[in-house]
Amino acid sequence: MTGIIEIDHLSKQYGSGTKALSDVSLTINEGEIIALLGPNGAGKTTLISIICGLVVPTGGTVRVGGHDIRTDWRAARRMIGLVPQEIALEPFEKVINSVRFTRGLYGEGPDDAYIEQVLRSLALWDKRDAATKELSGGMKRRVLIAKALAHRPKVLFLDEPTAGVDVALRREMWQVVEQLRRDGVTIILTTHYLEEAEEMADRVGVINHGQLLLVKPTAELMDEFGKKTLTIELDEPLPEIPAALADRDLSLTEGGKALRYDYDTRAERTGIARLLGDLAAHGITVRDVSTRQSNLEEVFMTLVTETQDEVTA
Ligand SMILES: Nc1ncnc2c1ncn2[C@@H]1O[C@H](COP(=O)(O)OP(=O)(O)OP(=O)(O)O)[C@@H](O)[C@H]1O
Repeated sequence: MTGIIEIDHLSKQYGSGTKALSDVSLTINEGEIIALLGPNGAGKTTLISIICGLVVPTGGTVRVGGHDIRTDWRAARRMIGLVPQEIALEPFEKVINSVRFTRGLYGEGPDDAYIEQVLRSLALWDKRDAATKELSGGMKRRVLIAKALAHRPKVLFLDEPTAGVDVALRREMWQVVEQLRRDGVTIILTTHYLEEAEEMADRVGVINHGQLLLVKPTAELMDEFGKKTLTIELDEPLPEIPAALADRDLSLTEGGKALRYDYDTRAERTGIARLLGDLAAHGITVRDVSTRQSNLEEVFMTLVTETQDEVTA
């Protein structure tokens, strides 16, 4: 199956000598949402910038909708919308004019019916005559999306759409992305938040040091790595785990003062209730409990270690 984006053996070495991408190959299917995860400097922005024609690769090819981004760049660019990380809007410009203007930049004729549709779908129609400086942070981000959609692209890049925004705004952005998915737009987003990838993406690609370490359906990645840890602080330290609880995935920590229980958040039964009941039945009294979910950093470290193991095996 051919994808809407086909990245083939892509490499980029900047003039400074930095190797930002090494031999990256990836096919992105029409209508899917793919999240690119990776720490700072991993190469995510470089990858997006190459596909969008802003950075020239040193090796490999990219095709968007079958159009080579270098030899057929005009057609390739037309299929793409980019929502940058930084909010850069002309403060006194009216929302609707700012979107019309971007459409014009792509050489597209006026189409106010389509622009109305975009503004309505992003809940910006009521604000169409407001100056962008009067808008909230969330609305400004939505204006950036409206501008990126102004020329009816089939593919939308969202570069860290929720970096530095509060939880409410993050949820609002997720809803906007969900709406775009329903409209059939293919979305590539970069993020540092595993939760964001889990919420929105069909597939996740992990990048580190310019290499695409893996690409997996999100559900699979979460099954493998989305573990949660329950720490049970005990009233009295335990010398060892009681034999009756030996079959549980338990370990003693903090010199016996706490029990650690790793469980899968997706499992139908986490076993927590049964575990707490069994502890009580064995006369083990609990002082406090706390939970912690593995974050991207830990998932990422697991992946990096595994990949290195595979290379050296
Ligand atoms: N214009 C440039 N000139 C030289 N080196 C660059 C340039 N742009 C990026 N780099 C380097 O390339 C590497 C990859 O950077 P890139 O911005 O693609 O990473 P990123 O994954 O997007 O990071 P972040 O999460 O911080 O946005 C880094 O080492 C960076 O310093």
